[in-house]
Amino acid sequence: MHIVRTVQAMRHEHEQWTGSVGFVPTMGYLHEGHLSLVQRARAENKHVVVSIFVNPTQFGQHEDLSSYPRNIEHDLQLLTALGVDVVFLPGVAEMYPSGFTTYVTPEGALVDQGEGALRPGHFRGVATVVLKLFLIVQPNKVYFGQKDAQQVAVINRMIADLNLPLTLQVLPTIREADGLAMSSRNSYLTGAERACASVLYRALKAAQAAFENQHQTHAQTIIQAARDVVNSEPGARLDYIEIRDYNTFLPLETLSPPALLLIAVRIGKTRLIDNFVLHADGTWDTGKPGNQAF
Ligand SMILES: Nc1ncnc2c1ncn2[C@@H]1O[C@H](COP(=O)(O)OP(=O)(O)OP(=O)(O)O)[C@@H](O)[C@H]1O
Ligand SMILES: CC(C)(CO)[C@@H](O)C(=O)[O-]
Ligand code: BAL
Repeated sequence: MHIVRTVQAMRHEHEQWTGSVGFVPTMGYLHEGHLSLVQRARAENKHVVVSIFVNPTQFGQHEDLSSYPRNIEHDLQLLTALGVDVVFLPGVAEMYPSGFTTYVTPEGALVDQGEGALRPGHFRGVATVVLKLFLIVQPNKVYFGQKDAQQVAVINRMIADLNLPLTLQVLPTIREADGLAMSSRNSYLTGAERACASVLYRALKAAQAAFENQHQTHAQTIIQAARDVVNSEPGARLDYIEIRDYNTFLPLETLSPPALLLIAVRIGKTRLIDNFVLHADGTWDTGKPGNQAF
């Protein structure tokens, strides 16, 4: 496995290759969610690149850029074991050299709501770094997790809008034994907070049950079922629970597929997000268990 730190060296790797290139962008501190993306990329491509870069431009001024968890040595061990060809590990100055001026700014309903509303500028930072990474790595297929549903929608749109010559694969959310979506930020949780953190999954389950078992379609009634679960956890503070159209991201008054149930909750100082997908054919994507079944 080659560890590459410059754009020029990454381009040089690419020049040696024939056959498809699969690419998994990450911010490191890898867990089974990331590894599921890498495994799929490995199965589907001749060459696999994983990037590890904690991108400063997607963090707000008062967010957790400086405390974001990092463990490069462990990440590299995991990626070696999975047969990754290249880890792209740039420094901040390599990605944003002095004088950097040009950003990709998604606009409209896709970014005005949800994470975009609560984290102003976040998707500008994500779109900018992701486009740069795509241009540096030149992949044929890119792999993202459904856990970050709005990110997936923004990148899907950017690929279409800018005619990027690559295919996006979105893979299910990998979950802990109690349903908590795996996330690097779970490492911030204290023992008591971790016990409470399954509340996101439990709330989504309650919303799904209101739709499936009680045949509720009124979005606010379904949302209330989820809200009740969050309100019953004294340690959890709700940022939002929303029901949105899967493609446009516009809020739905009546739940009908294809749709997303989206949730964001604060537990202590940690902010966690999660979602379920209701596909056009009426099936749900509620994620998958990691090594421990739940
Ligand atoms: N539980 C998960 N299942 C599947 N994919 C995931 C999961 N968690 C993250 N990913 C995906 O891995 C890629 C890299 O994400 P990132 O490095 O930000 O990890 P993260 O665990 O989501 O971190 P954070 O705590 O910042 O949300 C993204 O495409 C993301 O959607
Ligand atoms: C896509 C990404 C690597 C861009 O920094 C990040 O937002 C993430 O890890 O989901
Ligand atoms: N996984 C999304 C990256 C972020 O929260 O900044």
